[in-house]
Amino acid sequence: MTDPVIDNDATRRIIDADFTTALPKTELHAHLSGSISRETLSSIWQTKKSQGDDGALALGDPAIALKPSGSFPTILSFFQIFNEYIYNLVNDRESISYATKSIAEDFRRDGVRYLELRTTPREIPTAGISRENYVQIVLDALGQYRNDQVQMKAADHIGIQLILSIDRTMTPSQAHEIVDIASKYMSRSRAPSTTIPPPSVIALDLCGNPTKGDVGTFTSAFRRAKAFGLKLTVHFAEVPASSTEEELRTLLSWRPDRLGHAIHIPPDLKDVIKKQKLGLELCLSCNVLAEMTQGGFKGHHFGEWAATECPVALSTDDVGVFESSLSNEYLIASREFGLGREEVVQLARGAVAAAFAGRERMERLIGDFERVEQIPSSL
Ligand SMILES: CNc1ncnc2c1ncn2[C@@H]1O[C@H](COP(=O)(O)O)[C@@H](O)[C@H]1O
Repeated sequence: MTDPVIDNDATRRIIDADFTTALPKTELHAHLSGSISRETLSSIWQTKKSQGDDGALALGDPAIALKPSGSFPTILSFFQIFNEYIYNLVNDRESISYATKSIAEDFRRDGVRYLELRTTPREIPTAGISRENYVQIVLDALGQYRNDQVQMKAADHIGIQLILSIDRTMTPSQAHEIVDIASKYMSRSRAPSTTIPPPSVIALDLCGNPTKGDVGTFTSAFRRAKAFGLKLTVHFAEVPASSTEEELRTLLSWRPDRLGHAIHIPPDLKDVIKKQKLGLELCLSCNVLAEMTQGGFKGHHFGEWAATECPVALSTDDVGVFESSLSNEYLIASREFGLGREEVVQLARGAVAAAFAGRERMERLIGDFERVEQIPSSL
């Protein structure tokens, strides 16, 4: 856990984990399978083991099979975690549903009040699950979680919407299939809701191993998604190999609403992004621990973008892998970039501005900020 920071204003108010946890937060870049905690993976493994599941037994206990705390994958070894372990363990209705609800609860407990969770619709023939079934299972789990919250009338509830990811290794026809599913499960209601809005698909994402695939093959799928009214976010300039002028111009030609990571951007394209005031999903711990950026936290490009008019949403990316919660990311930002309390609150407000839900849907969260801003130094 990151050390507390003393705000350098006259009141020297402490910015600690209590404060950043209490801060109503918006998480906009979290991959479902990467957000499953080790405890949840262990519990799924134990259940499968007790049912005599040979596949789970062969995988081994996640507490041992996945690297112990404190040791992190680099961007090059990272994708194996999913292909070789998590996708082989979380591979049926029960485990997908349980993992989804556990993630929702983990974010809620960390003080996240609005979450745009993203996931790649997976076909799992061994469990008779099609890509569309996968999306139904996740939406059903989120819907049940939401209904439980409504019933409990929890004050610190979380609203969750879903983003569907297209993986860079997919074929164009698989990408179009995901666009069809996204369009089928998107909400067409613009009405503001006084309770927690039911989950629906809100946007499309492009993700996956950035050293693979040709983004140009997805242009027609992303254009069609935009025409359906889906919002777009793309993983952008994650590694030098995926940061060619050609690739980045292709991605920008889709008119994305937000960019994820946004690391290796040439100066002329930075100007385009600033002019369009695109929302940026920036992941401090993921980028530093996976060695995607240089110069530690202080060298992270967050410092550069926070000074622009682009709304910045600090995000966790894969909290199950990097083990830094969103409240800890705010604490790191405060410590490494010298942010006082007001600036930390402003940062959290900026993330609201980048959300796809729209201002009316985010009203409640904005009200929460007003309450936090009125708290002088009691926390
Ligand atoms: C460095 N950060 C990243 N860059 C690119 N893609 C990433 C990622 N972190 C996760 N994913 C993508 O999300 C999938 C896991 O969640 P879902 O199965 O979709 O829920 C990974 O397989 C990868 O394709």
